[in-house]
Amino acid sequence: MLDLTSLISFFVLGVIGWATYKMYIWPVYLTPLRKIPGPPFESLFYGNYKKFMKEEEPQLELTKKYGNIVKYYEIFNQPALLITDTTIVQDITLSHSYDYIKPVNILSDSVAFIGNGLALSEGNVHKRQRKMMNPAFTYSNIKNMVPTFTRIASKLISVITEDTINLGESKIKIAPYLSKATLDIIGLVGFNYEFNTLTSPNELANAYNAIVTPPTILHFMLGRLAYYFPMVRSIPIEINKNFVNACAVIDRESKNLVKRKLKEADIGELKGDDLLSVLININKTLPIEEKLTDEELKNQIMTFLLAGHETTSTSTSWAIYLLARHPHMQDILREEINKAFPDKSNFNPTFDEINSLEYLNGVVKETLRLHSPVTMIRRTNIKDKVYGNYFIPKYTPIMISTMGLHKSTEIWGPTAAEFDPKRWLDPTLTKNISNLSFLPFNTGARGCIGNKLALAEFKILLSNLIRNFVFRPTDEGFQSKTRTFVSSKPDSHFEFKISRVES
Ligand code: HEM
Repeated sequence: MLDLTSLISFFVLGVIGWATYKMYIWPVYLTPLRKIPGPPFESLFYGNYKKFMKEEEPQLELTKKYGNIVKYYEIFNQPALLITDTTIVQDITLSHSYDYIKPVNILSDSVAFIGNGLALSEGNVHKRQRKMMNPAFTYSNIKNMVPTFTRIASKLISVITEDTINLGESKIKIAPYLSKATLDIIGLVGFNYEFNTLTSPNELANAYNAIVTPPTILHFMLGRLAYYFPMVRSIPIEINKNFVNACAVIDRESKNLVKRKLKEADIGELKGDDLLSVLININKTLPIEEKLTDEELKNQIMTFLLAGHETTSTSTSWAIYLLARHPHMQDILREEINKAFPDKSNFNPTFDEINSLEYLNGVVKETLRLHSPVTMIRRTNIKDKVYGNYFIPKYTPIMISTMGLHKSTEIWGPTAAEFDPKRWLDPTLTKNISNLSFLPFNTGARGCIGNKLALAEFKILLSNLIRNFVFRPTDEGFQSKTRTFVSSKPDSHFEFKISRVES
């Protein structure tokens, strides 16, 4: 009979053997992906992940060095693919999008608070949710939201004026203001909820912010471990306490919102045209097997918040940054806006009016090209695949590099790295561009359902800011560091010189 010490020794040896095989022998010597070019792993625990988290534009660097299909190593040294080959992008996004799923082990923290909402559901559940939610995002619904965008944009202008111009301040950190404005907007158009964060603190907004603060490696490791071992979240450390508290607040508040709306619907008083009200009204008309459950409705609230808030504020911050660095282009944009809306005090564009501004459209697209808030699209193939000469076994982590595609000189020419809104007005330059090479919103069945909403909101916030203020760099050489991990954000402490447009 084996004694306890021998049993423990066998167990420990077994675990070490298993870990050596999974984290070293298989990824380096056995995986079929070993034939694909790419960087060597840097650590058995975090593979090449540190590179993605710490360096600027690592995707672009890897793509330039190794080509359109790159093998790199994920956390725990798992081999993975970085893709900028448009034929493969087509397979993932358009031709066989349901052969791929989102890697929930990687997105584990999001799963904890948005659950099985539209962004994270898969297969038939996703198809059902998407089909019933599409009508909430039609042009006619988005058009109705434009006055809300304009109202919050005007409030933003007043708050900035009070905090800076009226106090004689000549500098502003714009990102926190935009983050509040877009949270207020998504609260109103998403579920008719007044966050009012531009003017006061709010518990749900604080909880949301606690969860989305820029993650560190420790946040990621904990998130990953918690997916496999949920008890990890019970370890009494600050990160866990904040996360658990924030999830509880979000869960409680989202449930209350749905309950209130369902009650209004029951007594026939649900008349709002916010997304949640529209969904509840559509839901009422559906056969039982197609209906969203109350839990699914609740999950959509957090999905809208998570997917639709920071993305839009980040884009607008980047646009201000780019325009501050290119004063001449800022002036051209202001001229276009002034011409269309000569009366600054009556800035009330309609959806069609704002979309008719060509230079604004170029600025918005160019910002999304150079600084896409979603820098990568993550998937796992649930079927074996063959990409060119390479066999890709199922369950390989795959990352479409939005940044790699958006800055490729093969697609965008020698000026790929430059900010040039006019390129969008030049058919000789745009003829090479397709929805597979420009995909800030992804495309196909899993493309952004809120893209029309986001573009209208982005344009109204930006044009209102440019109509009212001039932004310039605080010093001429100023350049923001671009962190392109998961989402790309300008440094939040980033300052601009600000002055008022007088007429
Ligand atoms: C500039 C702003 C935005 C950008 C750049 C953006 C980008 C994206 C991208 C790239 C995806 C696909 C992610 C993937 O395939 O893994 C996505 C999905 C999604 N977005 Fe957006 N988004 C923006 C704004 C919004 C807004 C305002 C909303 C809603 C109110 C929204 C709701 C969603 C939802 C629900 C999904 C999941 C769709 C599905 O899987 O069927 N987004 N977004």
